[in-house]
Amino acid sequence: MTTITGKTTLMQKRDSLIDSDPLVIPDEFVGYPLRYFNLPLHYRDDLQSVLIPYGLVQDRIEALASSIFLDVHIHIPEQLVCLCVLKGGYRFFSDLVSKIQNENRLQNDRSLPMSLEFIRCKSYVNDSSSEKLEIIGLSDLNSLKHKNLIVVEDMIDTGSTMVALKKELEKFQPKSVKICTLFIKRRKDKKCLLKPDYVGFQIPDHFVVGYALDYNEYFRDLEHICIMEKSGIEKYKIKD
Ligand SMILES: O=P(O)(O)OC[C@H]1O[C@H](OP(=O)(O)OP(=O)(O)O)[C@H](O)[C@@H]1O
Ligand code: HPA
Repeated sequence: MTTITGKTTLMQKRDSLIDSDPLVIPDEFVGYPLRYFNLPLHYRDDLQSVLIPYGLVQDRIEALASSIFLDVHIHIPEQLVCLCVLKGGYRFFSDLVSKIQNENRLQNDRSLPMSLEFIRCKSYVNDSSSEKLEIIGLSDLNSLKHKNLIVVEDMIDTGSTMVALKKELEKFQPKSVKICTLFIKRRKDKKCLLKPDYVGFQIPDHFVVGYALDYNEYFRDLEHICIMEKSGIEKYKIKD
């Protein structure tokens, strides 16, 4: 990439160095011991380790924001609709949008106008997907017609939420749909059902919590991405 004068600017050089492939956390990595972190007392006994510290999550989101900014600015000159998938996606969405806003402030020669939409998807009970996916807020999305859409999700695990949501969103006839997820899980039992466009981290097959990811509505108020202790899974289990 060069300027009119033929020189590569530092900004352009930085853009070309960012890897848009996920940061892969290997299966052998079992996380950092809890004693190195300042964790809320109310969850300490329920967690096994810190898989991804908050700071690393933030740095990776910054890189994702740059990739999105660069791609979308080149391929899609008009407004981008960013759709937040609640509840788990709320922190990622908020941080990602504010980092794209930073790009808008920092770059002199380009910018990316955005509008923000919200939807709620719920299917998990305990640590498994129930067959019943609830989608709330679809009726407010008529404005998607002919728009470029980016769906912002915290986690793609089996992939069934995103496959079902994408099918519903396509009924609104958007011009394009891209999927951005902070985490994709490398499941041992089956392959993921879809390939997202932007991924922060590819993680091993553990149920993780923190940074708005929950276990039966607990642990959203935890900063780091943590692996749960078996006793924690038992303690907050919904029994029928
Ligand atoms: O790929 P899948 O196996 O479908 O799992 C991913 C979905 O599970 C979580 O949602 P959840 O149902 O827990 O609702 P929440 O976002 O309110 O926590 C997560 O936020 C994704 O939407
Ligand atoms: O590992 C997970 N953690 C929290 N929520 C989830 N929803 C699917 N997988 C997960």
